[in-house]
Amino acid sequence: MSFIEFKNIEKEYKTFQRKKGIGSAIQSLFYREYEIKKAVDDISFNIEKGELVGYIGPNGAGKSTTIKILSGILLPSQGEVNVNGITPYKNRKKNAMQIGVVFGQRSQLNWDLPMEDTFELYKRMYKVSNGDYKKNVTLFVELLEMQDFLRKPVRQLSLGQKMRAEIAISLLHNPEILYLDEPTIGLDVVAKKRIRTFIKALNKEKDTTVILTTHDMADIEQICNRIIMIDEGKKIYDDALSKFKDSYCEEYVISVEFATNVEGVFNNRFTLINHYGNKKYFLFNKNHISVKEAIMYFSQQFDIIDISIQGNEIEEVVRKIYESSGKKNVV
Ligand SMILES: Nc1ncnc2c1ncn2[C@@H]1O[C@H](COP(=O)(O)OP(=O)(O)OP(=O)(O)O)[C@@H](O)[C@H]1O
Repeated sequence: MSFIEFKNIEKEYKTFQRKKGIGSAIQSLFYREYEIKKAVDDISFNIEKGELVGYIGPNGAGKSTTIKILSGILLPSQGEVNVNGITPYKNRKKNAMQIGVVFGQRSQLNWDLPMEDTFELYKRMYKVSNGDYKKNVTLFVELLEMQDFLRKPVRQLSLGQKMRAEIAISLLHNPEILYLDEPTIGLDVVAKKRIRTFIKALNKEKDTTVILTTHDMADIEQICNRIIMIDEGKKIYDDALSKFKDSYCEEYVISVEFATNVEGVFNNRFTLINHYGNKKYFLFNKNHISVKEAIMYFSQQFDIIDISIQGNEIEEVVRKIYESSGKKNVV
């Protein structure tokens, strides 16, 4: 049995359709028309303890609905869900003790209280032992660099400080699973990096299983080791991030700054795609030529000043997969 099992899950929302006009309003008292929206459509996956999973998809794909089913907030219309031996919607309290949830756009903090007091409040709510409490607060304050704002009311914190506070509080009771919904949204580069580094460190230190939904592909690249992609409620990709990169990120760009203006014929395994002055950009396929070979070729054949290599942006690849998912040739 896997740590998390999500088996043939479907979730339908029934929404009341009200037409315009007073006549329709009166009619709706006796007869109502409903529209059924299938937000999750037969999705299955297993997740093992300690995995770092990126759960991605365009707006409205069904990500939040999945997280809500996993966290016990929503009941699936069909299928079976099991999280560490618990059916979340049947055992909400027990499930709440084993999960931490952070929704980037919704806060679980009291805006008038400083974090110092909020920690105390959550300690009581989750019945955290004195030992765990001290250990965790010390660890999170240090890793998330919270010393400077522990005594300020939450309302006075910056967006990045608030997010660090949200993450710390969601982890106070030592949950085995952390659900993160857009944890870096709206943050600057430094704040994003701090959070990504923390999540990796947490996973290493406590083997916390992380399921992360985000629109920021750098989050996925820097945190996750597996990627599950969904679209219109259906799973369209599920594999290790390294495999994903191997399969889809085959092309590299090598930029070479030559000491002089080099013209003419280059090895035909490199395609010249752009040039500015003495700097030229070539595309090559890593299945045909290794990165080492590419660097050797240019550095040995030419007088060069600088050389660098960039992989295909994962964001670009993801976009291509979604574009082609309509043609069902992705998985
Ligand atoms: N309570 C609800 N009632 C009716 N429809 C809903 C409800 N919640 C979500 N939906 C619909 O279900 C679909 C999936 O929504 P969901 O919020 O799970 O998507 P998402 O992938 O999290 O999107 P986003 O990235 O925009 O947050 C959408 O079409 C949405 O409009």
